[in-house]
Amino acid sequence: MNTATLRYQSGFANEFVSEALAGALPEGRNSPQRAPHDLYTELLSGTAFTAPRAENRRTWLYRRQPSVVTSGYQSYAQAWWTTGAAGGIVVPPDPLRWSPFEIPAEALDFVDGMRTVAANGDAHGQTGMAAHVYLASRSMARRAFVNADGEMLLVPQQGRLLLTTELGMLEVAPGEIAVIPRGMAFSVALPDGPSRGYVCENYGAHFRLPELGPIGSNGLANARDFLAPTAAFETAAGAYEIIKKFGGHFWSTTQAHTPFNVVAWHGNLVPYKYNTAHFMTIGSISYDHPDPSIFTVLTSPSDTPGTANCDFVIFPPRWMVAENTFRPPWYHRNLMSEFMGLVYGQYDAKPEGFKPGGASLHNCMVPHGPDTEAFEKASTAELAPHKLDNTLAFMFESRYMLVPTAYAMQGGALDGAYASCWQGLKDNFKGTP
Ligand SMILES: O=C(O)Cc1cc(O)ccc1O
Ligand SMILES: [Fe+2]
Repeated sequence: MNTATLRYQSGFANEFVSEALAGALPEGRNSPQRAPHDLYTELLSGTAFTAPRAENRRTWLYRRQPSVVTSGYQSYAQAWWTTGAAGGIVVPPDPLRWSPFEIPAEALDFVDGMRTVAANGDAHGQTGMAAHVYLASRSMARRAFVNADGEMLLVPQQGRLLLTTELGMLEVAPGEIAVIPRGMAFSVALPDGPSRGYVCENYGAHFRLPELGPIGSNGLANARDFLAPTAAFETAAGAYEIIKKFGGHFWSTTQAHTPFNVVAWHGNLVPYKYNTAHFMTIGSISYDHPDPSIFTVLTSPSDTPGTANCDFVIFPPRWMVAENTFRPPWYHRNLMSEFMGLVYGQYDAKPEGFKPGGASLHNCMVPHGPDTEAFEKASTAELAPHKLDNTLAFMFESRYMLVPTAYAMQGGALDGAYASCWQGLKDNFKGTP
């Protein structure tokens, strides 16, 4: 696999086709008596066989040895990566904010450097999600990770990620995101050294593009800007360690060969990446601040229409032009729980205290909104067209309350004075009773 020549296929959940060796894909059937080049045929199903066609995701793999050729699993220690609401400690009703999470001096890889900040739901029940940060400074070497508990949405904040997956390679830089399907082996290399980023581990229905309703047939994240890899396989001989997350527990095994041995594949269950710079942002061109659902990149629905298991929402650079309007977010309380991170720049509701690499959590019905400084500026500013530039914040928004972990509450990054950012909002009422 040569990173200088990475090639991608464009589209969202297409029936992609890719061969690293011409003629390796069977024609006219998925499972011939003997596959070309004597490869083994294997099906990876990301949805129930019987899921409706529009949601059904599966990929056919043609590989040198099938995934069953591995050995027994031993328990593996990764106590920082917890699962579901049960892995948290307590949900305080306060707004919570974290300073940038520090990358430890000890050289950890992507798996060992994962730290859960907050989670909800339950991997066994295939509901909910977790918000993690990875704090890593070592590439995974002959080591792959498989997550049976959910798909993983990666949001790099510092340093690129070079992802090797069963379907090929992806390079993902800050400003881009990637999604790895549940159950697919992958390995993470860090070409830029110490690296930090956010992860949404989605235990529920896989992410998809939101409906566009009256927006029409184009806009927000356009399908053609999603990139899937092309088939590639490793040729170096030697053992591989496989780390598996399975029902909230971590397991390790070794096998004599690489899991990245897929010579050809076809299907619509794929890892993919997306550059947020391609997002077609819609906003108010008259008055009032619209709901942030206009910034939804991907959504994982729950069983209740319109009430997501998890929405992935970005706040990209954009023009603010609304007239006679308080332009930043309003003060609000929300049924949905809002976990936010900042990739770079400043977020308009919190120009100072919310830093790149940090996070905030405004859980179900927790009041929040612009801090005192943002309020004062925005309520007196001249309302000329203004570009919010060089900024990328994002939100994992879930219908289920997010339970912070011991790492989040006691790990040193919690901003104990967060709520004081609103204490300057005095009673300015001028009326007389
Ligand atoms: O609270 C936040 O900062 C996120 C957010 C942004 C916005 O523009 C409107 C509502 C909302 O929850
Ligand atoms: Fe909010």
